[in-house]
Amino acid sequence: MSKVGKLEIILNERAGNGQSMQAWKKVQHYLDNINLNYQVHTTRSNGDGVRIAKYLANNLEPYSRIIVLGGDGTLNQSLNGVKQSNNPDTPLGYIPGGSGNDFSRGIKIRKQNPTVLIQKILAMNEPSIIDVGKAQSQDNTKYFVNNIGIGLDAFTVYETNHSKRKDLLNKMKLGTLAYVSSLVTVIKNQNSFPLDVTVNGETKHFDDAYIVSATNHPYFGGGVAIDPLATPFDQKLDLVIVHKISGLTFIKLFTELFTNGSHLKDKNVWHTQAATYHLTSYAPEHGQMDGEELGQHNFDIDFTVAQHKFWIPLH
Ligand SMILES: Nc1ncnc2c1ncn2[C@@H]1O[C@H](COP(=O)(O)OP(=O)(O)OP(=O)(O)O)[C@@H](O)[C@H]1O
Repeated sequence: MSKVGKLEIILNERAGNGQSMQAWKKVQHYLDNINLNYQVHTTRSNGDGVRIAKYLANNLEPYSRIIVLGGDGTLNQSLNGVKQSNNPDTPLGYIPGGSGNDFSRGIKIRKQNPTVLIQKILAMNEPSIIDVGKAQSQDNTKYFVNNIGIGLDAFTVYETNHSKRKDLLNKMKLGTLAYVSSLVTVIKNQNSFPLDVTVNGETKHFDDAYIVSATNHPYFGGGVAIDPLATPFDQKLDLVIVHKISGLTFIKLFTELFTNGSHLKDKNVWHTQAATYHLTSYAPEHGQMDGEELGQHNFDIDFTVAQHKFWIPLH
């Protein structure tokens, strides 16, 4: 085992409707067994992850490690907290316990038992380096581990977060179904919107964008592979734009999306991979970042791929 003095645990007890607590009980049992010092910092409300991670990164003792237990939203907030601190390169450990868990799916650790994960994390001598997205707009800079979406998927996140169905379906361990069920409601109401994308000095205009996903790995919405080609290890961010579609085209495309991923080849889908690009949307649309709502407005964002160190075993 590598030298680890203390673990600072950021815990969202509410993530995954209790899955995070179940994971923590297993991890805690192991830590108590090996007599390792730890302190739990529980998030109480939205934004706590940022505040706690920033404080911890500013005050971390040598040989201590920060470990996040929660869903994608808690990890997102913790990453942004560290980035806002005086030690923005502080590595983050992560044990997934959310309902969607798209980041852990994207880096292929989702199915690992929390006890096995913590053992592997403690055995790591060096953190893993994983791509993250950086989104700069006029008033702020935000980092994301999964994706930023504008349009249909973001409206779906909004609808899911504000619907009682999510709690019920999550309790039944049907997180993806919660997303899909909201999707049906959203499809009826989501309009197309104008969008400009600038990549490699060239601007492309879309009159009728419908789904826009700037993504670090394949998944959004709890396992939907919007971009099967994306990988968080290539120092690129992918961008998928789906034109407004309806009727049989819609059914065909969504069947491909949910089955074999061949939607990327469809003429209604535009896809690119680049280290940097710029997006401007010209209608008040819903936005989402790692499943957290970004509000409903026009977006004007510079995207860049960045990298962060994680206490996450990749092998
Ligand atoms: N004690 C708390 N009570 C209610 N909400 C909380 C609490 N602590 C954190 N939160 C908020 O809960 C939200 C969801 O957290 P998170 O994304 O980690 O879980 P999840 O939605 O179950 O997982 P996933 O994003 O992987 O689907 C975040 O916006 C976070 O700010």
